[in-house]
Amino acid sequence: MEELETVTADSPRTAGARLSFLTYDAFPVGDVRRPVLASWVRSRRRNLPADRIDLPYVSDPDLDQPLTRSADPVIMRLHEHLDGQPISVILTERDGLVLRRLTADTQLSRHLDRVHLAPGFSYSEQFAGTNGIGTALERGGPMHVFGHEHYAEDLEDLACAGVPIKHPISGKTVGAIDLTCWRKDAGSLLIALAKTTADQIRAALLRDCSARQQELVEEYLQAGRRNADMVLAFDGDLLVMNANARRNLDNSDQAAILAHGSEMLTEGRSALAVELPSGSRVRITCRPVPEGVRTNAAVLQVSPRTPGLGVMVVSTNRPPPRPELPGMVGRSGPWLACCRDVDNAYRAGQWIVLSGEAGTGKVALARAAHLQNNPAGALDVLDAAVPVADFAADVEEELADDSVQALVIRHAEKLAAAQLDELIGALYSARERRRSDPPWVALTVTTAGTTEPDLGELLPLFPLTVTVPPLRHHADDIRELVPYFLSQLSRGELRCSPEALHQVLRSAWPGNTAELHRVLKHIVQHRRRTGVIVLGDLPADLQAISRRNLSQLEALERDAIIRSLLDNNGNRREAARALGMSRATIYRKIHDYGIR
Ligand SMILES: Nc1ncnc2c1ncn2[C@@H]1O[C@H](COP(=O)(O)OP(=O)(O)OP(=O)(O)O)[C@@H](O)[C@H]1O
Repeated sequence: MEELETVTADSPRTAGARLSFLTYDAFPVGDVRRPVLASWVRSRRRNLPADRIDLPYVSDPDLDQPLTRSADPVIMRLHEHLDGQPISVILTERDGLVLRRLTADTQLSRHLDRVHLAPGFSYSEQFAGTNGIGTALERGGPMHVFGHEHYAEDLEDLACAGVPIKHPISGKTVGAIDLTCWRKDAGSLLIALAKTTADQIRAALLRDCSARQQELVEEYLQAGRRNADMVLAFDGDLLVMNANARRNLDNSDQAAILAHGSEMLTEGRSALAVELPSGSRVRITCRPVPEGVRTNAAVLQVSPRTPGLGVMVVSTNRPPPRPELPGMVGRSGPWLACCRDVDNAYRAGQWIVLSGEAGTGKVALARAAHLQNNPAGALDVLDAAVPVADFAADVEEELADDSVQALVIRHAEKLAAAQLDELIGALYSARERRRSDPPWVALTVTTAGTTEPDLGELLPLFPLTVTVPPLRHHADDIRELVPYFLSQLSRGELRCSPEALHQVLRSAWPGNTAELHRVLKHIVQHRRRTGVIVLGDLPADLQAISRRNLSQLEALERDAIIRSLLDNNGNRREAARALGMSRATIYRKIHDYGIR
């Protein structure tokens, strides 16, 4: 972890290393801390300017939300205790958008205004480059960035210590706390203070959340007692439903009802008649909890409107859905099986290989299993695709840190044979040394088509390989992923029309969940921020896919084409030749099957 790094933060050599890095000159890797270097690489890949700061701005950040309600008293108290010292206390959303800034010192305050470290601006790493807020959020753990470690020159007089705030129940990151001061005044206590503040905000969130959820459950129980309807209660983290609802609503009907419920909350509607995906017609009444304030919690009562139907869908006694891993959306069989395997491996302390096509969620799964089982422990991710001087040494260093409880080695397929040998040595010695408190290690391997990389001697250390299914093999989960991503990207102000969703479901998504996320992000950024996504909002190639449903044989053929394209680096001519198809046929099928 960064606190134990052998390289000192912003040592005199850092400025030289930064300059060499920006001018593509060589410099001793030891002159800059590893997480900072990794962040510089990411900032450069994003083509960020290093000589100035250029950030997006929203004029009315949402200040009436659970995070601010719980965090405000904590940061106010800290601000008072700081008693006029030149330290700024900053609260951001999970995407780095600054919500609050408390600064007693006028000079520091003016400087922060100049570099736009102020409410409404986003200090996400993707816009601001390496900095305490964005880089902590990007890494999912505490991070201090001092002076010349910042990517943008404008920030070199500052020191910031950022800590992501994880929701105490869902484990999801809901924001970040950051302490910023002049570089010359900074010390190691800054990060310690930021961590304590994040802990206090977490505790406040838990208190507020328990009180709110208790009220929600009481309202739900009362509604259930009053009548025999189907009753559901939900907020951002909790979903409960009575036996009647569980028996009669299948997964897609439940998802549709929840989507309508959220919309009714946003629009302030109390009743709605709708047709569900199963074809049943129902009336939904929505009661916000607590009433009269902006809330994301409600109790829904659902009564059937289909004539003659006492209940809507007759279903067998299905087992209740298994608990999901935190933040992992999807309830289809292949996806849940995969979540279960990773979770079981984590519990058993078994090191695993997560293998699958790009963007299927391998790292996300490892993170979720860690969060589920060891939310307080640190997890780090080392990416073998990012060039470093000595990857095995980085792994060894990471595992030498007893606070690292889990390590994900991403893109293991990128390691050359010699690097693999060194990595094996590093892993064996870490396992030996930390016998009493062994860390959990997961390797992710991004496969292209049918080609599995040869991990050779590594495999004895990783007895279990879990294959993460491509999105097209659990396409049903798209129904949940789309609203989930949209709520993250548009703060719940945008939803997808049934026609557009149908078309999204029909695409083959060769870039998997990551691609789905990218496409939705593009729509949110470029087209609409509120309202409903209609067919015309989708990228042209998505709109062009034929709208009929595929037979099983066609689905198999689509899969074979995708695998062949992946095996042949996207070369259509080679892919067609491998499949014994003419080029004209493969072109037509790529278009028909929505392979992009
Ligand atoms: N079931 C899911 N629920 C929510 N988010 C998901 C899910 N699956 C994937 N994601 C999201 O999709 C994106 C891609 O996931 P991730 O980076 O874990 O993929 P990966 O398989 O490790 O990718 P690569 O092979 O390129 O390294 C992430 O933003 C992740 O959070």
